[in-house]
Amino acid sequence: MNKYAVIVAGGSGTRMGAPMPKQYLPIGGMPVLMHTLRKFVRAVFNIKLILVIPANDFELWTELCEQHQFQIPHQVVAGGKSRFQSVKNGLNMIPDHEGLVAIHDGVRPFVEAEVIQSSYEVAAKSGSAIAVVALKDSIRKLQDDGKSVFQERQYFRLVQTPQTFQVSKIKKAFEVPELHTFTDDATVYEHQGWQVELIAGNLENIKITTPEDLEYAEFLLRK
Ligand SMILES: Nc1ccn([C@@H]2O[C@H](COP(=O)(O)OP(=O)(O)OP(=O)(O)O)[C@@H](O)[C@H]2O)c(=O)n1
Ligand SMILES: C[C@](O)(CO)[C@H](O)COP(=O)(O)O
Repeated sequence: MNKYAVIVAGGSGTRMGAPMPKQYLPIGGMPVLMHTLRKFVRAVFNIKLILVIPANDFELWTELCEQHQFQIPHQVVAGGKSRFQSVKNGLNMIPDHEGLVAIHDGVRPFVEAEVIQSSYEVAAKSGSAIAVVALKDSIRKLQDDGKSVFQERQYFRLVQTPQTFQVSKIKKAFEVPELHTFTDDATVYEHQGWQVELIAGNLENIKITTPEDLEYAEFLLRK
């Protein structure tokens, strides 16, 4: 069964506020995105990688690949205005309706090989596999009246990527018009009335979003 990964890096990284989108910033001397692609190619034999980046960045990416002698084979496709559109563009590059596809944020370079592998195994059986982690802190819900209420944290999970699916099902799910409630691929999938399957993610699989995350990423890499 073919295994694909759509690595989405079509964003502009506004919250990072760096001179270039965060996916190209170096950690340990190499762009974040290259660490992420390397994780997938090392975790899964014969994986087919589809990289989604902004259309204007094709030249930059080619230059970075030359500069870092990055030779992992991958197909590059232009992103869209939203993450939903970028994922959809990536999925459109998959030539068949067979197989499995992991959708992963390019800015999550610390995903563990075991998480990637288990996501394909579970999605093969259940149709989907969504990486999540439990909360360590207490949690409260803010109300419109300005008050807050206690929530039982055992009922909550933080959602990460990879989010892995049977290709036929996720392609069908992405045929719908985009809704503001689609915060990730799991929400698009369950909009079809299908139940998502959760798997254990890894705590270090952070989404590099703000400058402090870059410092933490350097620390994780040195560890
Ligand atoms: N139009 C978009 C927007 C986001 N993404 C990707 O989705 C992932 C998660 O998004 P986020 O962390 O929000 O990235 P940005 O949109 O770049 O960041 P910001 O919201 O700070 O601008 C990132 O890998 C990002 O590149 C994408 O492929 N296409
Ligand atoms: C897909 C995601 O990383 C799961 O946690 C998250 O929903 C992306 O959110 P963002 O607002 O696009 O950063």
